[in-house]
Amino acid sequence: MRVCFGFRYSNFVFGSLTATISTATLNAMKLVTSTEMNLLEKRAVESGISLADLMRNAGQAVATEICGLFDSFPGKKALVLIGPGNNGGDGLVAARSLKDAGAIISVYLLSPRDPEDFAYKQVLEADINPIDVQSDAGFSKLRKILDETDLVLDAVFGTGLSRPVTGAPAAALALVAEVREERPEMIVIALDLPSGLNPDTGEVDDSTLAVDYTITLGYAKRGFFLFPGADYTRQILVANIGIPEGLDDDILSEVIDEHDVLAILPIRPSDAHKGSFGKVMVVAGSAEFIGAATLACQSAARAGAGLVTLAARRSLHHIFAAKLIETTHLLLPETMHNELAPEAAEVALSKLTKYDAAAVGPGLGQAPETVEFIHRLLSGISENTKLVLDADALNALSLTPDWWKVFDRRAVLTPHTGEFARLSGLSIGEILANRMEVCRKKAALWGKVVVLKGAHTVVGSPDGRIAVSPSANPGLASGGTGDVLTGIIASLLAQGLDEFDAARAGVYIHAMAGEAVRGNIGDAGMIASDLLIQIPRAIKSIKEHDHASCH
Ligand SMILES: NC(=O)C1=CN([C@@H]2O[C@H](COP(=O)(O)OP(=O)(O)OC[C@H]3O[C@@H](n4cnc5c(N)ncnc54)[C@H](O)[C@@H]3O)[C@@H](O)[C@H]2O)C(O)CC1
Ligand SMILES: [K+]
Repeated sequence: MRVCFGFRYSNFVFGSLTATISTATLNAMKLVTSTEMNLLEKRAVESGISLADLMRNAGQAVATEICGLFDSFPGKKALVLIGPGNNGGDGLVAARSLKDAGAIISVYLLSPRDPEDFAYKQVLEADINPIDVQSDAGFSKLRKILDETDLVLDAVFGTGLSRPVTGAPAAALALVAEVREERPEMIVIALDLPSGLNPDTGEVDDSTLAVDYTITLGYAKRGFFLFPGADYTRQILVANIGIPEGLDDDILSEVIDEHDVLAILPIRPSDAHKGSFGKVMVVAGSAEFIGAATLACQSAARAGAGLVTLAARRSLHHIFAAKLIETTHLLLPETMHNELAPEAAEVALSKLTKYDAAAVGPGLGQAPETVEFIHRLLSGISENTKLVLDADALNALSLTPDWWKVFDRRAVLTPHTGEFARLSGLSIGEILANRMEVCRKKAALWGKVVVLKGAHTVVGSPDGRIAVSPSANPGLASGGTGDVLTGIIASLLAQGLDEFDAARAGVYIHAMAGEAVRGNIGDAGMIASDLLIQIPRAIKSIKEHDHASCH
């Protein structure tokens, strides 16, 4: 069975509008490193499956996925590039299976292989004569095949790459890239991963091909969601290679998918009243940042909260009241200089006991009085009120050394890379070099759910889990989209979700809303308020998800 996970109102699933991830196993949304993949392989072998069986399954599954890409496969011309290791072995099995399915196959050996190897023998038994770049006519034959082939399967290197790609493999991959420019109709498919892509870091070799499809084995690899690798995998298919269920229980990384989100979304009874869906207080806004507060309030309401209250400076009330008609308002006292008065914290705290969740930070500004207000608010807030902190609340926290020891309660933090750098003391470069691992470690150290925003947002939990957004949407890189995310997460917290569930469901819904806008208007010119009406639509779409509609 092939199950598709995706957003219904565009063909987006993972990565971009044209990217899709499909999976043949229901546990395949886990994300692995190469070490974890090797461990799973070892466990599978210990449970009684031989390596040869896994390779056989892998090659056959890849061939099945490839056949499924074409309306009619028999007669198609396929070129399989074979490297020195097990990735090449999988490629040999796939070549044989593709031939059995009616393809006209060329197999190109870029490194010597053992002719006694079972996979090699399978190929010979099917009367396929591998062309050996070392002893045959080198690249002139390859060029000729490339001029005619319908598809190229890259089985040169997989998870075992250990150094830069040079020599014949590099030259062959470069030739494929060159011919593809001339023949865009030629489909390029990566077996397990595009050769040269680092499955752990997303780094790529100069020779790595940006393929049309990546048919990956057993599990998606972390590097598919880290840049630059994320730009090379395109449509990702996860092939079932027969790793028994239950061996991956300790794999703690996942791609957020619709099934998870559906399972955690709050149920909405028909006899509900506004108290049923929770109350959110948004503590936000300043004269400079009016929009941040309004976006957070509106998105909290659009994500289903029963009541949203904006706590903001008294002198801004007339503006907020005009912009937010469904929201109620708590007017906070100001200093003589029109800054938020620190004692406004006590005003907010006295009302907060009636709220299920609070979102603190969007657009508050960083005046010293505001920083003191934030510190007083955060130190007085009850554990019964769930909390999401964004923007200036994070900036205020960062001013206290070892802030997590002082602010030691549960909360969701939603930093972008710059805010994360301030909170952690790491450089932007250190964060970008390994966003998933950095997020996991800091979530554990800080004891918070951390949403590290960016292309493929990462959500880290203090217990070591990480959940990665399937979406990388440049349209969302504009002012105010983060305030919308904060409002959604606060809303889900108020509706009863725990911090990790609210954060990963919020990130997914926000991503869907962004993809819907991108589907309508493209990825330039999207503004944060475009997302608002798409939030309930995204939730509706998740609830209506019907697997049968995918394939
Ligand atoms: N993990 C599983 O459950 C399964 C994985 N399969 C496939 O196995 C590959 C990984 O295989 P491995 O042999 O470890 O690695 P590679 O095929 O990537 O190649 C390693 C091979 O190449 C040499 N090498 C490394 N870097 C270079 C380089 N830059 N230039 C030249 N040579 C290089 C290295 O010394 C080795 O000899 C995985 O991706 C899956 O496709 C399965 O078969 C099924 C189970
Ligand atoms: K490969």
